[in-house]
Amino acid sequence: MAALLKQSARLGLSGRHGQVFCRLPWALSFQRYMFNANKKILVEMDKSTGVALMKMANPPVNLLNLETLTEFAISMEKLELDKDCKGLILTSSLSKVFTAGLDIMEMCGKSPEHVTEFWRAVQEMWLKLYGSNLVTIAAINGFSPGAGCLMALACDYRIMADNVKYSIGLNETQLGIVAPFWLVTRELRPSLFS
Ligand SMILES: CCCCCCCCC/C=C/C(=O)SCCNC(=O)CCNC(=O)[C@H](O)C(C)(C)COP(=O)(O)OP(=O)(O)OC[C@H]1O[C@@H](n2cnc3c(N)ncnc32)[C@H](O)[C@@H]1OP(=O)(O)O
Repeated sequence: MAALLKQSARLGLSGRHGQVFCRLPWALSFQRYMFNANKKILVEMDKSTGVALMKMANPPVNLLNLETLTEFAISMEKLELDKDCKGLILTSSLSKVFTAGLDIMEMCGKSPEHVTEFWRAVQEMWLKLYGSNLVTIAAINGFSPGAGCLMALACDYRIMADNVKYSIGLNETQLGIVAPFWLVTRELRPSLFS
């Protein structure tokens, strides 16, 4: 675990986010491989350490829209299937924002079907992180409101950049967004699930 934390700090500072993409079977023969689907989620897996670095890369503020959430879920599935992958560091490729949380426009003026699909993707994101077999670390290198905080909470460990300007918290109630029932019951009433 100490090694993972050191790795997290080192990777968070060095900020490698090259745009070299390759398919898994071919890449698996190398010590280090990278993949992403649509460049919103960059993944760099270091087979020598077993640690994957996942960077959200959706400027300007890493909004979590349906596309990004879907890509996130696919990336998590790929890592879970990699037997060499033991740990995951989740961070941002941006300089001052981890993620601004859910894209409010995904909930505004959309059809009930779209909103349902969107919230299903939010739930999937949480399940993938919270239920992951990997050791998960959120390296929070910037602002992290709403679902950014949720992502961090779903990880096993959290490290936040030491900068008084950055904030993290569940501010969505100020926007009139209520935390979904599946999240509240599991996070706040764990006895129901034990
Ligand atoms: C127990 C567990 C229970 C857990 C219960 C958890 C339930 C989960 C429910 C989660 C709900 C949410 O996440 S709700 C979302 C919560 N997030 C927020 O409130 C984010 C508010 N945003 C910010 O504070 C700022 O944007 C911040 C991140 C600090 C970055 O500031 P900057 O000055 O760098 O950038 P800005 O100019 O503000 O933003 C750039 C552009 O992005 C837009 N933008 C910013 N945030 C946006 C957003 N969320 N949705 C849509 N658009 C957004 C802005 O309008 C700008 O658009 P243009 O003007 O067009 O360029």
